[in-house]
Amino acid sequence: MKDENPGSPIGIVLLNMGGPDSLEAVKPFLYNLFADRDLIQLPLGALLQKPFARLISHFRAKKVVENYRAIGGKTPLLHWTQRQAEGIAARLGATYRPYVAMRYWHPRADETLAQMAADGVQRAVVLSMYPHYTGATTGSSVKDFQRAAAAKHPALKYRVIEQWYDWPGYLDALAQCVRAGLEKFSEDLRPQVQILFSAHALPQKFIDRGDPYLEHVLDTARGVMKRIGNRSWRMGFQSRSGPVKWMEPDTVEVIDQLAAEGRPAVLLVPISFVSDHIETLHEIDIEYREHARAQGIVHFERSPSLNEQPEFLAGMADLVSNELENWR
Ligand SMILES: C=CC1=C(C)c2cc3[nH]c(cc4nc(cc5[nH]c(cc1n2)c(C)c5CCC(=O)O)C(CCC(=O)O)=C4C)c(C)c3C=C
Ligand SMILES: [Fe+2]
Ligand SMILES: [Fe+2]
Repeated sequence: MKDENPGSPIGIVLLNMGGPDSLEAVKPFLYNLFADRDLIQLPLGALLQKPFARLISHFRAKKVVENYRAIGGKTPLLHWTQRQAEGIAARLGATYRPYVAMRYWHPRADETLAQMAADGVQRAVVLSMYPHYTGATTGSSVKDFQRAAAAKHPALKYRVIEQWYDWPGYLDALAQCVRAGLEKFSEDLRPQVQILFSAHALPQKFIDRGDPYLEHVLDTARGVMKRIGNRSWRMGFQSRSGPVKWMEPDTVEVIDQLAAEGRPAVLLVPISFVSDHIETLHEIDIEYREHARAQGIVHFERSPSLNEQPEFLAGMADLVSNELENWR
């Protein structure tokens, strides 16, 4: 990148979904999420999206608040995303400043961009923390960032990294998580452990319209398994949340199939999340674990999330360096 302002800090901005930082925040967070037509198009068109979002968030909050209570009253997503931003910026050098912009809860892109302007940041690399591209996540977050940049910091020059599902540093780091997961099983059981990758589901219409999410997710799984070696694996899609046709198979159905096949041990590997949040800590660790045990899978474990794993942060710093090289 041409250094027009030597000495001015360069921003490293991580984009993610965000989540409630208190139980009171659950409902307004859900409202922001359901009001986003890039993520979900509620019936009867754009005009009624917000009234519907208010209604759905009201009812969904009653149930979901208990899930957040069970994991400590808030999501750890912001903590981990901040640690990731700091870890990546620190590996790049003193000129780089870490920032986080969340799509549906604080710090929102507007706040982050106002802060970057106040800090004198003139240039930035913006990194979506979703490795696999869909308009529902990265597409929506990037649009939101662009809108906020135009409003709060129009002079900012930035480049966006939208997908990195096959980045070697990511695959190496994820393979290390799988190895750590396998070590949770006793040595005699380990050869029989069935690996089950679980990605977040999308409504099938996103795939039908051409989003590459499914290809990306499958490429990631293949890249990880190349590193792990000869072992059978399956793929499921978790966290369906509305009455539309979702990607298949549902992770729960795959767990049921594995139980029916008499598999005694399953390692679930969350593949589309790069840190712990409600869907690893509650959905997998509590709901799926209970379900698997009830189906007869006595040994059910989850591989650790990437969080601030040093190999992952080094791999992400390389990804950003690569982008900076291309910019130059
Ligand atoms: C790859 C990651 C994610 C995809 C793809 C995704 C799609 C998607 N999500 C919903 C609805 C909800 N998502 C919720 C929370 C949430 N989702 C992700 C990631 C992906 N979502 C994250 C990181 C979070 C935040 C979790 C936290 O710890 O707070 C929620 C709120 C929680 C709940 O009510 O269960 C909803 C609702 C849809 C409809 C969708 C695809 C279009
Ligand atoms: Fe989601
Ligand atoms: Fe979800």
